[in-house]
Amino acid sequence: SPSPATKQPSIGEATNPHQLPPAPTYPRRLCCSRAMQALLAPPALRASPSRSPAARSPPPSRGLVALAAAAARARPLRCGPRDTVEALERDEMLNAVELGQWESGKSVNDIAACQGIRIRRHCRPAASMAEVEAEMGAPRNILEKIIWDKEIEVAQGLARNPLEEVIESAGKAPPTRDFYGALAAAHKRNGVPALIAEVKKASPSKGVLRENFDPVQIAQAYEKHGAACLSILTDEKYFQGSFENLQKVRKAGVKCPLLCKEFVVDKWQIYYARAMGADAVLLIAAVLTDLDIKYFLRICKELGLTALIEVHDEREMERVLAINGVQLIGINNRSLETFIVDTSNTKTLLEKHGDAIREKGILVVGESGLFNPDDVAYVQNAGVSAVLVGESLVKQADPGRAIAGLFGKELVH
Ligand SMILES: O=P(O)(O)OC[C@@H](O)[C@@H](O)c1c[nH]c2ccccc12
Repeated sequence: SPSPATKQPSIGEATNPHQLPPAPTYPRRLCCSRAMQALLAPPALRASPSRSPAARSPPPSRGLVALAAAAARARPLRCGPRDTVEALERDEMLNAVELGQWESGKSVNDIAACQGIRIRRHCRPAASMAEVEAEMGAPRNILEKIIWDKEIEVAQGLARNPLEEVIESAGKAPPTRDFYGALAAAHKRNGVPALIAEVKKASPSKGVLRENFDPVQIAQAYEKHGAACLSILTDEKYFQGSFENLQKVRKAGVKCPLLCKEFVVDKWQIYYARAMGADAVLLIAAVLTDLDIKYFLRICKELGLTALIEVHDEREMERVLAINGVQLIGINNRSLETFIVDTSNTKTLLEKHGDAIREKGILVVGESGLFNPDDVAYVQNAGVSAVLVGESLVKQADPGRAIAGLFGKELVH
């Protein structure tokens, strides 16, 4: 069979990625489709809540409007968990929902704001940052800045590697490895949270963490010393990572499943990650609307990728728990908006939502700011089954041996 095998039975049957919808049907890439382009008013207009209908961009055709209205009636915008996947089976429904939201006068940023998302999108991938800032003002925080750059970067990536080609190479990539299964098994085997060890050269909060940085050597050392999975940062501008690093680690024969640690704002990045050898991708709830998360989850499922959905606060946790098909939630102890690290964040969120999470069979990853066995024990007691650690490992002379120091014992495969 030409369809790529998947080792993730819990995600369901894999389908052939070639059957995926063609590019223009994607709702977020409003910028890509003609009909959607028409919906995109300049941000200045979209940002204004009290604009007159005439101030909006030209309306879509009557047929589309009727479709949108019908769809909006048929399915409320806030889909319940049960009907979400079903709704996502039909792409035209996604477009219709988005159109329905437009019909009620909402822009992409309005929709995000309704969900408590503070990060704005500029939706002007062809613009320069100076032009973006002239219209939207300066980014409000580092995460918003990263996302604004990412929107432009993705457009450049799309121009270099068109979506159809990337989908094709994702379809030809060797089968995914079971990221979720590897974490669950390692947790059981070692009696401590499974380790996702991060290949991280630098960060915007800490600067360069390691001067002599050899991603393959570090990845191999992590694997040798019992890491269950690896996380490879691919953002270049702020983390000095790259998709090339991901590909190199995969090609070097590392067996651990690999997480592509990227700021995903567009489905192109997900296909690209798979084409470069990823087994899992990160989706950040502080950046993505519910609809984005659902749609990206569906793409992940079709590619056999595991999605690690990252939350930082109560609201994000609630949003993510209302979405069907979530397997892995990461609780980030670091705010990507302020850089403040607080490990009690994991405890607080799990005290409130631990039962619901366990009921759904979701596995929780404690992320960031973990340095010693006490930190690991603290998040383990809070209820995590895995931890994601970068700085405290990469900063040490031998990042592989540092693992035993972090857990207070050797980990085994
Ligand atoms: O280096 P630390 O504090 O161990 O953190 C690792 C990881 O959690 C962190 O890099 C991270 C968590 N979520 C992210 C999202 C984007 C970039 C980076 C991250």
